[in-house]
Amino acid sequence: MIEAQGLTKRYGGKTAVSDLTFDVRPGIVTGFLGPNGAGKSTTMRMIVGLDTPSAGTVTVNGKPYAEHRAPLREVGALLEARSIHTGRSARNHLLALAATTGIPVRRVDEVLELVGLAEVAGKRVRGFSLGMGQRLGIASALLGDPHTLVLDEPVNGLDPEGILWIRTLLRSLAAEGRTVFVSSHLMSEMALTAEQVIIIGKGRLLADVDVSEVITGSSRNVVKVRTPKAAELRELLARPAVTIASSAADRLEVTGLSSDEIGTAALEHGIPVFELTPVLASLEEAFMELTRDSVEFGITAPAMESVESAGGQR
Ligand SMILES: Nc1ncnc2c1ncn2[C@@H]1O[C@H](COP(=O)(O)OP(=O)(O)OP(=O)(O)O)[C@@H](O)[C@H]1O
Repeated sequence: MIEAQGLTKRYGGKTAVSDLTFDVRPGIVTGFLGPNGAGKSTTMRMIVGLDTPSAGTVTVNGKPYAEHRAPLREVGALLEARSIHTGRSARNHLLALAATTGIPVRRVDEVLELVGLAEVAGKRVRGFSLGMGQRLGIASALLGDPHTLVLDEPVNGLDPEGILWIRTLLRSLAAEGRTVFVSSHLMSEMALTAEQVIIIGKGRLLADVDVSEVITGSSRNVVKVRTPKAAELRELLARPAVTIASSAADRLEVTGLSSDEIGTAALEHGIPVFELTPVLASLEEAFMELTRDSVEFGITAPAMESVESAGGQR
């Protein structure tokens, strides 16, 4: 469990992180979203004691990181791993790290296998691609078999296969009961990986929500229906909270009713249905709606768009 209370970081006159309060729970993947410069890395550095808060606190399993007796075994972190430039081999890099923390050699080989670097373990890290470097960074984070993982943009530089691999890895680590906190500037990626997302913008908390609840609760969810009696079904389903559009004579797009409700109503009136497809809103659509309607979060759709438009390459 990671607990931030009023966490604030100022650099001179600039406030990079402003009064953040959130919990990151064990057993699930929690995404940390925000555009470039939102304060994600600064927050993560404070979690692992690399930066000191100007105000507020952040603890891992009840204590500040530095107060843990064996921090590497408590928290594994990947922060700007791209900066590993060394003449050492991947295995030697991990062996050196393991030696300083009393981690057995066997664990080094285990993590090399786990991240898919076993075959290149003897190669110099200097020649590694960005993706291989990321894998090595993740291996370092996992070395102490920590209960808590803090990973800053781990999919950066990975190809589609690597992205799928990390998504599966993070979910399985969380399923083992670990706390997994992972930052990204890509909302679409977090929709597939995280169960909870904490969104920040300009250092401030914008939202802290359950991904599936946000999506299933969205009124942008549509059920696509194909029926030869579209006009009849349309009349049957019409009511104030239901919106029905039609893109062809035999098609309806229904908002405000579930596929179960539509299917049952059609059956009761002997209307044949050839297709009934619920189409869930994307996470960004659901968030746009959530934030537009919510004064509490205090942001508007353009602010959320900037979260997504900051996507693509860094
Ligand atoms: N050491 C520092 N000195 C001064 N300003 C800093 C320092 N570190 C970060 N900042 C500023 O704090 C703000 C937040 O930066 P941070 O790197 O935490 O954002 P981020 O959300 O992680 O973005 P990115 O995805 O680009 O890394 C930025 O405006 C950045 O310029």
